[in-house]
Amino acid sequence: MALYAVIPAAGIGRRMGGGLPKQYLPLAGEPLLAHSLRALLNCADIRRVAVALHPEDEWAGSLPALADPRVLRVTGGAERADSVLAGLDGLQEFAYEKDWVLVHDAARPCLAARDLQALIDAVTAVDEGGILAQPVVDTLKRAVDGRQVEATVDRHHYWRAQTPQMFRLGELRAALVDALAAGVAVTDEASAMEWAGHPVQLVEGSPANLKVTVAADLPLAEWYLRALNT
Ligand SMILES: Nc1ccn([C@@H]2O[C@H](COP(=O)(O)OP(=O)(O)OP(=O)(O)O)[C@@H](O)[C@H]2O)c(=O)n1
Ligand SMILES: C[C@](O)(CO)[C@H](O)COP(=O)(O)O
Repeated sequence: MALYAVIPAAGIGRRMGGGLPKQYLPLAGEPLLAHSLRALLNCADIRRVAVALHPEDEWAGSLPALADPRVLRVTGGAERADSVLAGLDGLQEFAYEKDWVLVHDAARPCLAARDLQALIDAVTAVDEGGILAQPVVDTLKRAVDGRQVEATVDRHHYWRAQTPQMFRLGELRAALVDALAAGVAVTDEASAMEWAGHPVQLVEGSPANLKVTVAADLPLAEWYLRALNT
């Protein structure tokens, strides 16, 4: 089984604030991206990892993990989906359309090897793409105006998508291109694949695999990282 990976790491971290893009913020002694990248490079099944960097990124040179021979640097785009597409385009020099590719956010540094393997095993066992996700455990409210509850929805039908998200490379690229051209809001790879009519498996992941988005996420991510590495 040929497996490749893409790490979208070209964001600017608006919601985090501060001058340094969040993928380079220190976490347990290393930049956040180093942890996310290492989680993939530690998986021997992954042949190459395309890392999509901001065109004005000035920090990649100081990240030893990016010097790994399996890492391919590409220039990311305006939106996350554009950066993922840039990664897929970069991999086309090495991979075939039928090969598997998984996409993992640089902003998710606490990916456990067992969760990554669980996704790979679930997808390859039935030849159907899938994503790591967490069932919603809080009561869910819908609010159109962001002020007053409009309704309570049944949380048993809702999951919070994580990454990695794993699909056949050619099918994912086509779905992303077509969904973006149709003006679909593509916030993860699965949304494009669903729109294109492909089944998407849910593989239960861990709460530790959080997306570092705002400053309050950093100490929690650091705690999870230390727990992961003990
Ligand atoms: N044009 C973009 C936007 C985001 N990302 C990446 O997609 C992942 C998830 O996106 P998010 O958490 O939204 O990161 P940012 O876009 O940096 O955050 P913000 O929306 O707060 O600016 C991150 O690893 C980010 O670097 C990317 O590669 N290219
Ligand atoms: C891909 C993702 O992490 C799945 O939950 C999420 O959609 C990324 O959203 P963002 O707004 O680009 O951080």
